[in-house]
Amino acid sequence: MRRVSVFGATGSVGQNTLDLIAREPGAFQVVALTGGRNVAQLARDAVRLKAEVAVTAFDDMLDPLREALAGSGIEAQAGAAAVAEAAERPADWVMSAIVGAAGLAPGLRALEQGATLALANKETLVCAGALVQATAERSGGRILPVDSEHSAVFQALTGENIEAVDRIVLTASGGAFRDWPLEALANATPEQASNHPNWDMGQRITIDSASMFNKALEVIETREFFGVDPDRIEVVIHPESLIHALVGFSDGAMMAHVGAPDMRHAIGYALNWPERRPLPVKRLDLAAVGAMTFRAPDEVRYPALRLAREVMARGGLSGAVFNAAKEAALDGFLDGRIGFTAMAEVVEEVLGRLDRQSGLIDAAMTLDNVTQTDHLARVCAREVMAERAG
Ligand SMILES: NC(=O)C1=CN([C@@H]2O[C@H](COP(=O)(O)OP(=O)(O)OC[C@H]3O[C@@H](n4cnc5c(N)ncnc54)[C@H](OP(=O)(O)O)[C@@H]3O)[C@@H](O)[C@H]2O)C=CC1
Ligand SMILES: CC(=O)[C@@H](O)[C@H](O)COP(=O)(O)O
Ligand SMILES: [Mn+2]
Repeated sequence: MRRVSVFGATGSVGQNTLDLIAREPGAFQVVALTGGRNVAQLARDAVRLKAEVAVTAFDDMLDPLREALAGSGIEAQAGAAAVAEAAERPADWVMSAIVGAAGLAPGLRALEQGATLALANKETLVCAGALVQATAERSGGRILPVDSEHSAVFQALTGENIEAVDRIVLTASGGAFRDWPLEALANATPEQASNHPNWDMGQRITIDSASMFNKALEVIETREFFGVDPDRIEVVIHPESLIHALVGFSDGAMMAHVGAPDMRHAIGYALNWPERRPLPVKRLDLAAVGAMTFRAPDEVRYPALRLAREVMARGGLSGAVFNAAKEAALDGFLDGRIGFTAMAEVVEEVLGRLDRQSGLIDAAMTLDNVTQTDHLARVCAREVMAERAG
């Protein structure tokens, strides 16, 4: 039986992962499941899948988790340190589906123990790509992409030589406001932004999709995962979200991954890799689909894409600043401190301010330095938002 753990088990990717695991009774021994505030769901899944331990990231949720697990014999733990320690429990395959930079430390611990890390948490590579890759190399751990675009690229590259890659094209739906007039964006609400045209995902990534910060993170994730030059990574708007990415080769050929917008494609591929096994996903009827369309992204509408290119050019710890500033700006948008278009303005301001702080961005990429940089970027973002509010 393969030993598996799921970090972020109560979320959108986590629940899709458990769905696939539960369909194969006897194939998996569930080691650790982690969640945040939804301890009722966490406990239900821990009991039905017979997990060894259930961990909530929040100390104040320990008692409710213990109560929900009473009599089950399943260990209950709480706190960020307990989440990271759960990643040290021997497991063959670990799903990284916590949202945000909080996913970095447990992912590193899982790699350190030599596990296969199925990586949905794109923030891990954006904040600390070189550190994560070095950890995997040192420990013999393996990283498999779960983000749909990166799974698509990985699949298109199977059996190919990376030297023959001319370009990688990531598709973007364009998000909730793709067809809105530009001048309406400033007054867009969190509720309107939380409405993805094609994918059913957690609220934060859904809003990032509307602002194109999701694709900006994914461009950096592509660079860190596949090691290609930034100028070989392109983004194209593809409103139907049926092609997830394309790889162009030196002979002009392009390989595309096509499938329904269902994360169980990418999760299942990582779960079954290197084999392919049947998955409970819809088969596309291309005649019914009829047409797939594409258009160039407008960098005025989506400044996040320009910022991602600046971050890749700057290097060092600027990815950690970018992500943390984005997370703080998103918090500000969600609780009404700033408007939708102000998120990119705040992130740009934070990048500029922290770049001028001597040595910060160029410090060695250790977990401590990334964590400290992340903290400073959030503090700076809150200052910028307070200044804007007057
Ligand atoms: N959803 C999708 O289809 C896709 C998601 N991704 C990436 O996967 C990751 C997860 O996304 P998604 O599933 O949508 O997110 P969700 O918001 O649906 O789920 C997030 C998970 O993380 C937990 N969590 C929240 N805060 C913390 C914290 N501080 N420490 C530890 N755990 C925490 C949540 O717990 P609780 O809910 O119990 O509070 C939940 O289990 C993100 O990095 C996202 O970018 C990538 C591609 C597609
Ligand atoms: C499913 C997935 O991988 C998401 O990252 C998705 O791609 C988001 O859609 P956008 O293309 O709108 O960012
Ligand atoms: Mn994606």
